[in-house]
Amino acid sequence: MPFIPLPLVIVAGGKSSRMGSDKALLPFGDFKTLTEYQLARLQPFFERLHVSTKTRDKFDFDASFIEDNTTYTEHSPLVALLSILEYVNKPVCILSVDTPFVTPEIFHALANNLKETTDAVIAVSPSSSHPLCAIYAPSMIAKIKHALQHHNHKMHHLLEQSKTHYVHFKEDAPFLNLNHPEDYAYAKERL
Ligand SMILES: Nc1nc2c(ncn2[C@@H]2O[C@H](COP(=O)(O)OP(=O)(O)OP(=O)(O)O)[C@@H](O)[C@H]2O)c(=O)[nH]1
Repeated sequence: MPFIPLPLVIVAGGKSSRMGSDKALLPFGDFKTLTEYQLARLQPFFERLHVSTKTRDKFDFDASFIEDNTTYTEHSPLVALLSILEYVNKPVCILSVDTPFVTPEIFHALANNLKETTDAVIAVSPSSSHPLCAIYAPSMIAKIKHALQHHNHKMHHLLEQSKTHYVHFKEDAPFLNLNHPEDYAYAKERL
Protein backbone atom coordinates (compact mmCIF):
# COMPACT_ATOMS: atom_id res chain seq x y z
CA MET A 1 0.00 0.00 0.00
CA PRO A 2 1.34 3.47 -0.87
CA PHE A 3 2.33 6.20 1.59
CA ILE A 4 1.44 9.72 0.48
CA PRO A 5 3.80 12.27 2.11
CA LEU A 6 1.12 14.96 2.35
CA PRO A 7 -1.64 15.78 4.85
CA LEU A 8 -5.21 14.65 4.13
CA VAL A 9 -8.25 16.66 5.15
CA ILE A 10 -11.67 15.01 5.41
CA VAL A 11 -14.20 17.71 4.50
CA ALA A 12 -17.20 17.31 6.78
CA GLY A 13 -18.93 20.65 7.35
CA GLY A 14 -21.80 20.58 4.88
CA LYS A 15 -25.57 20.93 5.38
CA SER A 16 -26.50 17.39 4.21
CA SER A 17 -29.86 18.74 3.06
CA ARG A 18 -30.40 15.87 0.62
CA MET A 19 -29.52 13.22 3.23
CA GLY A 20 -31.81 14.82 5.81
CA SER A 21 -29.33 14.36 8.67
CA ASP A 22 -25.65 15.22 9.02
CA LYS A 23 -23.69 12.78 6.79
CA ALA A 24 -20.53 13.25 8.83
CA LEU A 25 -22.30 11.78 11.88
CA LEU A 26 -23.96 8.74 10.26
CA PRO A 27 -22.85 5.36 11.64
CA PHE A 28 -20.68 3.44 9.15
CA GLY A 29 -19.03 0.01 9.34
CA ASP A 30 -17.88 -0.59 12.90
CA PHE A 31 -17.69 3.13 13.57
CA LYS A 32 -20.03 5.51 15.35
CA THR A 33 -19.63 8.04 12.53
CA LEU A 34 -18.62 8.11 8.87
CA THR A 35 -15.97 10.70 9.81
CA GLU A 36 -14.30 8.28 12.25
CA TYR A 37 -14.55 5.50 9.63
CA GLN A 38 -12.70 7.68 7.12
CA LEU A 39 -10.05 8.74 9.65
CA ALA A 40 -9.36 5.18 10.81
CA ARG A 41 -9.03 3.61 7.37
CA LEU A 42 -6.93 6.39 5.81
CA GLN A 43 -4.68 7.38 8.72
CA PRO A 44 -1.86 4.88 7.91
CA PHE A 45 -1.34 6.28 4.41
CA PHE A 46 -0.89 10.03 4.98
CA GLU A 47 1.48 12.33 6.81
CA ARG A 48 -1.29 13.75 9.01
CA LEU A 49 -5.11 13.73 9.04
CA HIS A 50 -7.45 16.64 9.77
CA VAL A 51 -11.23 17.18 9.71
CA SER A 52 -12.69 20.32 8.12
CA THR A 53 -15.91 21.58 9.72
CA LYS A 54 -17.81 24.80 10.46
CA THR A 55 -17.38 24.16 14.21
CA ARG A 56 -15.95 21.18 16.06
CA ASP A 57 -18.85 21.12 18.59
CA LYS A 58 -20.86 18.59 16.59
CA PHE A 59 -18.16 15.92 17.02
CA ASP A 60 -17.79 14.06 20.31
CA PHE A 61 -14.38 12.53 19.48
CA ASP A 62 -10.88 13.99 19.35
CA ALA A 63 -9.22 14.78 16.04
CA SER A 64 -7.31 17.66 14.49
CA PHE A 65 -10.18 19.93 13.44
CA ILE A 66 -9.78 22.79 10.96
CA GLU A 67 -12.69 25.17 11.53
CA ASP A 68 -14.01 27.35 8.71
CA ASN A 69 -12.83 30.94 8.42
CA THR A 70 -15.70 32.92 10.03
CA THR A 71 -15.39 35.79 7.52
CA TYR A 72 -17.55 33.60 5.27
CA THR A 73 -20.77 32.33 6.85
CA GLU A 74 -22.20 30.45 3.87
CA HIS A 75 -21.99 26.66 3.48
CA SER A 76 -19.62 26.01 0.61
CA PRO A 77 -16.75 23.65 -0.13
CA LEU A 78 -14.81 26.76 -1.23
CA VAL A 79 -15.00 28.19 2.29
CA ALA A 80 -13.70 24.85 3.58
CA LEU A 81 -10.88 24.82 1.03
CA LEU A 82 -9.77 28.37 1.82
CA SER A 83 -9.75 27.64 5.57
CA ILE A 84 -7.78 24.42 5.01
CA LEU A 85 -5.13 26.00 2.78
CA GLU A 86 -4.67 28.93 5.16
CA TYR A 87 -4.18 26.44 8.00
CA VAL A 88 -1.80 23.91 6.41
CA ASN A 89 -0.08 26.29 3.94
CA LYS A 90 1.30 23.45 1.81
CA PRO A 91 -0.15 21.11 -0.84
CA VAL A 92 -2.93 19.11 0.77
CA CYS A 93 -5.09 16.12 -0.14
CA ILE A 94 -8.83 16.77 0.15
CA LEU A 95 -11.58 14.18 0.47
CA SER A 96 -15.28 14.65 1.00
CA VAL A 97 -16.46 12.75 4.11
CA ASP A 98 -19.23 11.08 2.09
CA THR A 99 -16.98 9.05 -0.28
CA PRO A 100 -16.06 5.94 1.75
CA PHE A 101 -14.63 3.92 -1.16
CA VAL A 102 -11.87 6.24 -2.40
CA THR A 103 -8.58 4.35 -1.95
CA PRO A 104 -5.07 5.50 -0.97
CA GLU A 105 -3.96 4.35 -4.44
CA ILE A 106 -6.15 7.04 -5.97
CA PHE A 107 -4.36 9.71 -3.91
CA HIS A 108 -1.01 8.15 -4.77
CA ALA A 109 -1.83 8.62 -8.47
CA LEU A 110 -2.94 12.23 -7.83
CA ALA A 111 0.27 12.97 -5.88
CA ASN A 112 2.38 11.60 -8.76
CA ASN A 113 0.87 14.33 -10.94
CA LEU A 114 1.57 17.22 -8.54
CA LYS A 115 4.21 19.60 -9.88
CA GLU A 116 5.72 22.81 -8.45
CA THR A 117 3.57 24.92 -10.76
CA THR A 118 0.26 23.02 -10.38
CA ASP A 119 -2.60 24.70 -8.48
CA ALA A 120 -4.83 21.62 -8.32
CA VAL A 121 -4.84 17.92 -9.23
CA ILE A 122 -8.37 16.55 -9.62
CA ALA A 123 -9.67 12.97 -9.95
CA VAL A 124 -11.91 12.27 -12.94
CA SER A 125 -13.96 9.10 -13.51
CA PRO A 126 -16.03 8.21 -16.59
CA SER A 127 -19.18 9.99 -15.34
CA SER A 128 -17.74 13.13 -13.73
CA SER A 129 -14.85 15.01 -12.16
CA HIS A 130 -14.37 15.00 -8.38
CA PRO A 131 -13.08 18.33 -7.04
CA LEU A 132 -13.36 16.96 -3.50
CA CYS A 133 -11.07 14.04 -4.29
CA ALA A 134 -8.09 16.17 -5.12
CA ILE A 135 -4.87 17.88 -4.13
CA TYR A 136 -4.75 21.68 -3.81
CA ALA A 137 -1.73 23.97 -3.46
CA PRO A 138 -1.60 27.24 -1.45
CA SER A 139 -1.43 29.10 -4.79
CA MET A 140 -5.24 28.62 -4.82
CA ILE A 141 -5.78 30.88 -1.78
CA ALA A 142 -5.89 34.17 -3.71
CA LYS A 143 -8.10 32.66 -6.44
CA ILE A 144 -10.60 31.27 -3.88
CA LYS A 145 -10.77 34.62 -2.05
CA HIS A 146 -11.46 36.35 -5.35
CA ALA A 147 -14.23 33.85 -6.19
CA LEU A 148 -15.83 34.19 -2.72
CA GLN A 149 -15.71 37.99 -2.90
CA HIS A 150 -17.67 37.71 -6.15
CA HIS A 151 -20.10 35.17 -4.60
CA ASN A 152 -19.01 32.58 -7.13
CA HIS A 153 -19.10 29.19 -5.40
CA LYS A 154 -18.70 27.03 -8.49
CA MET A 155 -15.61 24.86 -8.07
CA HIS A 156 -15.56 23.99 -11.76
CA HIS A 157 -15.33 27.65 -12.66
CA LEU A 158 -12.43 28.16 -10.27
CA LEU A 159 -10.61 25.11 -11.63
CA GLU A 160 -10.99 26.30 -15.22
CA GLN A 161 -9.19 29.50 -14.22
CA SER A 162 -6.35 27.68 -12.44
CA LYS A 163 -3.44 25.47 -13.42
CA THR A 164 -5.46 22.31 -12.96
CA HIS A 165 -4.31 18.83 -13.84
CA TYR A 166 -6.98 16.13 -14.30
CA VAL A 167 -6.11 12.49 -13.56
CA HIS A 168 -8.42 9.98 -15.24
CA PHE A 169 -9.54 6.77 -13.52
CA LYS A 170 -11.30 3.90 -15.28
CA GLU A 171 -14.17 3.28 -12.85
CA ASP A 172 -16.89 5.33 -11.18
CA ALA A 173 -17.42 2.88 -8.31
CA PRO A 174 -14.64 4.12 -5.95
CA PHE A 175 -16.06 7.64 -6.13
CA LEU A 176 -19.59 6.76 -4.95
CA ASN A 177 -20.85 9.79 -3.09
CA LEU A 178 -23.51 9.46 -0.35
CA ASN A 179 -25.91 12.29 -1.08
CA HIS A 180 -29.31 10.66 -0.49
CA PRO A 181 -30.58 8.08 2.07
CA GLU A 182 -30.64 5.42 -0.69
CA ASP A 183 -26.91 6.03 -1.43
CA TYR A 184 -26.19 5.47 2.26
CA ALA A 185 -28.22 2.22 2.31
CA TYR A 186 -26.41 1.00 -0.82
CA ALA A 187 -22.96 1.88 0.60
CA LYS A 188 -23.64 -0.04 3.82
CA GLU A 189 -24.55 -3.11 1.75
CA ARG A 190 -21.47 -2.76 -0.46
CA LEU A 191 -19.13 -2.48 2.52
N1 LIG B 1 -16.02 22.61 6.25
C1 LIG B 1 -17.03 22.73 5.39
N2 LIG B 1 -17.40 21.67 4.63
C2 LIG B 1 -18.43 21.83 3.75
C3 LIG B 1 -19.12 23.06 3.61
N3 LIG B 1 -20.08 22.89 2.66
C4 LIG B 1 -19.98 21.63 2.22
N4 LIG B 1 -18.99 20.99 2.86
C5 LIG B 1 -18.54 19.61 2.64
O1 LIG B 1 -18.25 19.46 1.27
C6 LIG B 1 -18.62 18.16 0.81
C7 LIG B 1 -19.55 18.30 -0.38
O2 LIG B 1 -20.69 18.94 0.04
P1 LIG B 1 -22.06 18.72 -0.72
O3 LIG B 1 -22.35 17.26 -0.86
O4 LIG B 1 -22.03 19.56 -1.94
O5 LIG B 1 -23.04 19.41 0.27
P2 LIG B 1 -23.62 18.86 1.59
O6 LIG B 1 -23.86 20.04 2.45
O7 LIG B 1 -22.76 17.81 2.24
O8 LIG B 1 -24.98 18.19 1.12
P3 LIG B 1 -26.28 18.91 0.47
O9 LIG B 1 -26.78 19.92 1.47
O10 LIG B 1 -27.23 17.76 0.28
O11 LIG B 1 -25.82 19.53 -0.82
C8 LIG B 1 -19.24 17.43 1.97
O12 LIG B 1 -18.25 16.58 2.52
C9 LIG B 1 -19.59 18.54 2.94
O13 LIG B 1 -19.46 18.08 4.28
C10 LIG B 1 -18.70 24.16 4.45
O14 LIG B 1 -19.23 25.29 4.41
N5 LIG B 1 -17.67 23.94 5.31
